[in-house]
Amino acid sequence: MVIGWRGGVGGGGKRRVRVLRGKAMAERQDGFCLREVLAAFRACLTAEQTVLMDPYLRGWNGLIRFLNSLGTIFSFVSKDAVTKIQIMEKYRSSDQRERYETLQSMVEYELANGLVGLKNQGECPESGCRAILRLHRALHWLQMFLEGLRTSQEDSKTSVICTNSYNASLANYHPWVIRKAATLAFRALPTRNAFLENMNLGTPEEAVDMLGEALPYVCKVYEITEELYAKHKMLDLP
Ligand SMILES: CCCCCCCC/C=C\CCCCCCCC(=O)N[C@@H](COP(=O)(O)O)[C@H](O)/C=C/CCCCCCCCCCCCC
Repeated sequence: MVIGWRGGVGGGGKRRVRVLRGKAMAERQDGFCLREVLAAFRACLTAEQTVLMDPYLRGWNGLIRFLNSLGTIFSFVSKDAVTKIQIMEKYRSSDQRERYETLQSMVEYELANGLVGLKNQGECPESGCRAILRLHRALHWLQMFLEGLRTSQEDSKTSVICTNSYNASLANYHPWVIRKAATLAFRALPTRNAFLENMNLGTPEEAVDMLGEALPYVCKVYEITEELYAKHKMLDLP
């Protein structure tokens, strides 16, 4: 799954990028480390090939912390993802928490009780299946983006890697206005090496090695979820 990133996002925004880079670096004092995020996705996987909800949400919360450190330009993205995460956290602290222990138990429970809103979002606006599907699609983008970063040349542009992975995944589900806002925001991303250093995994080379080890777990979580949703014909939930 190697994506191209030799395109080119228009110039400009250099000053903004420098500011963002400084800000992101400074904010790594917060103890963020991508290792913990990747470990959370690894911890999702059980021997029975189910996906545990709590580490899945922990992984997402870690990603949101990272995204927030890139600046307010990404607030509209993180707000939307946080809304979905909070729907799931609410279920995990409710009386029905056991039903939401794994993605599989959630799908079984919500389908059996008509809680999905298969035809109309308005029927079940807080459906767990729907919230997870949105995050699942974003995980596809993340997988491609991190793989793109990992396999790119030192002088590659993060914004281009990000745009290409977005266009090949999430963008297919977004209206024009969101696609436009997202691709404008990507222009503010720091350079590849600054981005890799910001993951707090050591040097860019060490970060690349770590990504190589850990990405298969993210991919596995993605594959199991994709199969589960395909089996129940839920990949296009409104
Ligand atoms: C340290 C690791 C390196 C990578 C760090 C990346 C951190 C990424 C964190 C979050 C990723 C984005 C999550 C986006 C979830 C979007 C869910 C979605 O598709 N929502 C749309 C549909 O929802 P409903 O209306 O059906 O409820 C919603 O319409 C869209 C909202 C706006 C967000 C769309 C922009 C997506 C851009 C994704 C790329 C993020 C760029 C990060 C740059 C590193």
